[in-house]
Amino acid sequence: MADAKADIGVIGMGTMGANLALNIAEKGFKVAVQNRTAEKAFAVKDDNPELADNIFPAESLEDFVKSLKTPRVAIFMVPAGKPVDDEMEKIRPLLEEGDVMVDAGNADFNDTVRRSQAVEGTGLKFIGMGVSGGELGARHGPSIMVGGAKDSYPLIEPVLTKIAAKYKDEPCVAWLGPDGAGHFVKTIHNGIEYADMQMIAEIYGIMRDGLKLEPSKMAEIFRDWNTRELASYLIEITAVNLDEIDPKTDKPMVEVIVDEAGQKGTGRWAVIEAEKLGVGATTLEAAVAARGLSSRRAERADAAKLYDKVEAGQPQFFADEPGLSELESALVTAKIIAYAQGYAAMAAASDENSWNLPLGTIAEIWRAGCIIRSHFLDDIAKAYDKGHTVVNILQSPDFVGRVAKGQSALRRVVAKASLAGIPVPALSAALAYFDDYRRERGTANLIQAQRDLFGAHTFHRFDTDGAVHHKWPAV
Ligand SMILES: NC(=O)C1=CN([C@@H]2O[C@H](COP(=O)(O)OP(=O)(O)OC[C@H]3O[C@@H](n4cnc5c(N)ncnc54)[C@H](OP(=O)(O)O)[C@@H]3O)[C@@H](O)[C@H]2O)C=CC1
Ligand SMILES: O=C(CO)[C@H](O)[C@H](O)COP(=O)(O)O
Repeated sequence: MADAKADIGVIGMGTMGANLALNIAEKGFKVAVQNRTAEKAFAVKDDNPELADNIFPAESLEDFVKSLKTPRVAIFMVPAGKPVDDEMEKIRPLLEEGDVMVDAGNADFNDTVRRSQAVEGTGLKFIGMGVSGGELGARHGPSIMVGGAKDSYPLIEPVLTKIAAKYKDEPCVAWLGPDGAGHFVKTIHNGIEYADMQMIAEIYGIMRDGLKLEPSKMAEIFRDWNTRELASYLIEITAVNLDEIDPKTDKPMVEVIVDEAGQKGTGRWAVIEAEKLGVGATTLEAAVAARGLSSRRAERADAAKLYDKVEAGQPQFFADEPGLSELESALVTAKIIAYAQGYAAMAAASDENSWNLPLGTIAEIWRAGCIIRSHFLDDIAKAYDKGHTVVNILQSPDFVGRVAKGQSALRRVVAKASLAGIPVPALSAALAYFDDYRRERGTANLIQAQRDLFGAHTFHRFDTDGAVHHKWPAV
């Protein structure tokens, strides 16, 4: 059918774009595909003959636009930043009133706000949409967080509903708010993903350096944990990672992998935005910082030599007790605290930007498809579903009991790891946040006194209204 038109188009045939296009084609939609290196677009069709009738590769952007039904929907799946601006710039003159540009890559939500504003009044529409689930998610069902032009959402909703992951038949996709709302939520998703991964890595560190367990034994433990409260994709893949044997050396794969974590920016964006909003997402921050420090491997090796005589305590501290259920309980508790921080950042951003983010719906669409998918997210969804305002997950009746019960395990694990010199930055950040959050009388009174002494910044008294300045002794 030479003159059939595509229902939707995808630009960028990398890992995510190609798989998203195949997912769309498989669900019965006709999809136009285009790529900077044009052969890749044609390869997507050639390599998937069973879906070839639904895939329309284009040599150029002009051909791509011509092959789309009107109003046209063009999805960008290219790296964040300049590539998105460049692609938008190139396609804009080819589009007409009512056509929609969709950035489905990861994006700094400030860029998404700017791009939304740039199309205002032009007749074109812009949607910023976070897609999570990696390669397999894109191919078989991702979680999709949509933001931007609400009036254009109905144009893509039928496709998104079909291609999204399903949680008990419910599609994991929703329009979450205007302009940058979708990309902000995806950014916080990734920040939580960083914290989740860091905490799992810290528990792995305790198992490896404290309990001296073999990776295959650790895999067994993670598989067991995956049957209870911690059941999640990240715990599941951790067991797979730990069980894998390197064909070249016959050693466990994790032992031949260099201990330097990569990062593409989304975790850092989450932390920056949380700080801007005055919401300390300390577990996310610890995770980003730990990735940064991991990449300074030579410097760490030098420091290890400098401090090799330092008494770090007794690693066997862990060895004389199984402690596994304590580790499990500590991880569950820290995880709840990390999610509470991510949710607090979303709540603050929602107020700040008047987005009215549906926090319960966000938990619902994270239950399947995305990297942080877990049963636990269903608990969060239920906490929001009860109609009452959730000030903070740590104050939700559904979680208070769990945190109160698990905090002593977290406390003991952090204390033991610290005494043994095993770093647990995210777990200890979770514990410190919890202790600070639940303390009625804090210590900021002293900070206020210091600020007033050196800068006449004023402070509030319990017994007087309004800000006052005290005449401190001269120092
Ligand atoms: N990989 C993942 O697990 C996930 C990635 N994402 C996000 O999806 C987006 C795409 O990621 P991914 O598919 O992994 O990336 P890839 O590196 O696999 O693919 C990138 C694609 O973008 C194209 N591209 C790169 N630079 C430019 C440019 N300057 N102008 C036009 N096209 C360009 C490439 O074309 P060419 O073939 O010519 O090089 C390629 O098709 C990113 O925003 C990423 O953060 C989101 C969720 C998960
Ligand atoms: O968005 C994702 C998952 O949700 C991508 O896989 C992203 O690349 C992960 O971040 P990083 O590369 O920084 O670990």
